[in-house]
Amino acid sequence: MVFFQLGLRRAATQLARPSILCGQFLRQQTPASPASSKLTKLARAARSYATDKPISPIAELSDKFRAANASKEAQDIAQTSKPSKSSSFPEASDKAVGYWLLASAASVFGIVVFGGLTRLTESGLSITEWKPVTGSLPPLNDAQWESEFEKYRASPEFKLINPHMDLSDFKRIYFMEWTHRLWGRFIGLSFVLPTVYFIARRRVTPRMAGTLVGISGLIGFQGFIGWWMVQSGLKDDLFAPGSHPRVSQYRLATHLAAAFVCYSWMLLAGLKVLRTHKALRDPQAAAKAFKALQSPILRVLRGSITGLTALIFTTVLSGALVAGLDAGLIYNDIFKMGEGIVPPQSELWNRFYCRKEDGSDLWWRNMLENPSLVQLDHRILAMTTFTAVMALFFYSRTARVKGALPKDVRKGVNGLVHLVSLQVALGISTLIYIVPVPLAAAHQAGALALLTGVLVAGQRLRVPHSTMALVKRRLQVDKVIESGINRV
Ligand code: HEM
Repeated sequence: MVFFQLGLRRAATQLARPSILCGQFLRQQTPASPASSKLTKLARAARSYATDKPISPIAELSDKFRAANASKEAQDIAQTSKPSKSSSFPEASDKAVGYWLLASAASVFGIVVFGGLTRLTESGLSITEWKPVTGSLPPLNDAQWESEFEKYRASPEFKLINPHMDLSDFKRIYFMEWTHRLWGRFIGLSFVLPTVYFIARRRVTPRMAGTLVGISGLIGFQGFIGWWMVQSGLKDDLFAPGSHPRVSQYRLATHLAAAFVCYSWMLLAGLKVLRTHKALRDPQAAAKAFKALQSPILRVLRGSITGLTALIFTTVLSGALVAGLDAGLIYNDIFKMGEGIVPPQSELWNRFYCRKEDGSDLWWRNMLENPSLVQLDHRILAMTTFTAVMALFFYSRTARVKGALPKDVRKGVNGLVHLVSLQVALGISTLIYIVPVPLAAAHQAGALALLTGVLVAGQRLRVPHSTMALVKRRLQVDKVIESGINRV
């Protein structure tokens, strides 16, 4: 009895909230008391509650107790145990938050592909102003259309590339860019408003609240980067003879990189929430799975996947430079670039791209601004990515690693092999068919799919500390409740 009481007192101070209630309530009852059947009911309710819902606010738990016809004392305890407002964040974010984050990531995936289409159809410079609020509406009458067209007619792109464009063609490219911007606004609102709601209603952990605020900030910043990019395609110096009016490849790459980061952040945060819920549904299985993941045999694989993620991201950035410089329109053979496997040295390291007299910026200017070398870089990075994925696959099949590898990680690595093969095939097709819109858009979507694959595989190999701590606590709670029931 003494041991039982001591155990419960400790549990009451250390364990999760359900056990605080249950432990205190059990302590106030004697096993032989007439309330014992209620007690059993109550304990079962608490345990099933702890299994169905991860860790919940005390107020909700008290409802459950009431529903289970708990005694007046239990309700009193529940009332007095209500956490203070500042500490009322739950220990696991609501499942709905996880689904909403994944839906937001899907929306970002969509806008990235649509943004690629906007660029490929040369529609991105059709709206020459940035009006974050009033720009939500397209021109509504002939006079407004004429005014918008007038502004476009003053732009370098119209003067140098599209001087024969009429109003109906203009409307087509205008609607592409307008839809892209409207979709951006939608992503912003459909993220920021639920963020405010979820934080105000304490449906997320404090850490997740920080993540949501961070992503909201990044979405706003992305709008700004988008406009900064468009501005670079409207500059007056692009009127110069021989210049090609298009946005800066650096700004295009920044815009694409920010979108990829935003997507990755949403995806990982959403997966984490759902994974925590899954683990808490069956804490024993989760504890076993987490232990398997801590095997030292998996350390190299984990590090390799992190490295591979960085490599894929770098390949993506180099692809954005290819797109930004229209470098896919030259050297359209797959095994050769001109006469040889690579173009001549004099073409790759050309002083034409230097801005310094002494040529000290020769190498990096050519790497980032010379279309021939930029395409060669992308080819090299793409083949390195492909080789790295294949190497990872074969490494994961070695007898030592295979035995320690959880099934879902194995599937993740298999998936990566398919995704990278598809992406290379799409890249080659885009190149040899000289960048047709559908193939180039599919190649961009493929890059995001490949990034998704590596992020998911990496996530399956890691165990978030917070989830592990919750699982441990849940197991302790179950133990205490179990022993309480056994005592009764
Ligand atoms: C293995 C991984 C690869 C990744 C992750 C990747 C990624 C990308 C990305 C993100 C873009 C920019 C798309 C845009 O902004 O519209 C791009 C463009 C491009 N990539 Fe790749 N790529 C890969 C492989 C290849 C291969 C093997 C080739 C051909 C040899 C290739 C050829 C191209 C071309 C020609 C473009 C320019 C398309 C355009 O102008 O829209 N890529 N790549």
